[in-house]
Amino acid sequence: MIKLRNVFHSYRDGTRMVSVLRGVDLTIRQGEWVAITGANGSGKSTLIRTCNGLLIPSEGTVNVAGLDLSDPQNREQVKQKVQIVFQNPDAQTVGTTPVEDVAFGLENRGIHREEMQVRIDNVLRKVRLEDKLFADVATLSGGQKQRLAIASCVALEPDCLIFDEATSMLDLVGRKEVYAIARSLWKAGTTVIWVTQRLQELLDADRILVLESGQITYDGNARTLFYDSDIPVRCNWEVPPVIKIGLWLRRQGVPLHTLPLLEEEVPDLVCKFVSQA
Ligand SMILES: Nc1ncnc2c1ncn2[C@@H]1O[C@H](COP(=O)(O)OP(=O)(O)OP(=O)(O)O)[C@@H](O)[C@H]1O
Repeated sequence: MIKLRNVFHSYRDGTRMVSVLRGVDLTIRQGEWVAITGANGSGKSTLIRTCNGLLIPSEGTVNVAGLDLSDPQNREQVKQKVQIVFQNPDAQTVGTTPVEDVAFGLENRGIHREEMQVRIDNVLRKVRLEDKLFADVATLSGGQKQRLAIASCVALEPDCLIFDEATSMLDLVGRKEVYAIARSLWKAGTTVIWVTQRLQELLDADRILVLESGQITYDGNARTLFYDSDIPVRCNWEVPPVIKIGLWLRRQGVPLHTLPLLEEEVPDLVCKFVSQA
């Protein structure tokens, strides 16, 4: 549903241009869960902003659901189809109550009053804010505000939701809640692009992109990334504990395709290994 071809982008810094995206080719299919990671400044936010027309790249083409973003007439439609949940929940709320906040985007798109009411009820229930419908937004926790930001995006019924380090300002509980909501939206059919610097959040992604200095240097699954590529060492990653256990198991001869990615896989594997030793 999203196609980038030979995308370059540079920002002006005083008198010089700084090259941030350098020849990105990328296709994201409808229904995929794609995780994007990379160091600070590697170009993650710039890349995802090109995916919904918030930013038009200096060079190359971006096409979303058949709509070419170089045509200004397509941009509004694409912004509805591809919604972004940003890092800072405070910067995304516009209403004084959750109901008002969700209604804002719907009103802007001319949704009828009855339909609006149905969508508001549905999305606020989905993110478990049904008991905060008319609460003052300023009194919501960071996690609740981020869930509200998701609700406001989801109400617009996008085909694709992009989470741009959307859990980075939340505590562990808030992170888990937002992640769980994103997973359930994905399971219900929404394409999800999950941008993160938390390696733990890459482990159950079928597809991971690694961005280094504006180029995609890895596009594949978690097992190959962590166990069979030079990226973790080259990028100086502190890999999650489950990967450290897996790396130890591999040194003991356990084959690649059985190495663990999720913590719940570890006990069985270790038992099997110990019984064979
Ligand atoms: N509007 C802008 N004007 C000038 N330079 C910018 C602008 N936005 C981003 N940059 C620069 O572009 C580079 C890439 O920024 P970007 O935010 O895309 O990276 P990122 O990987 O998302 O970083 P982070 O993980 O820190 O959010 C950085 O060096 C940044 O300073």
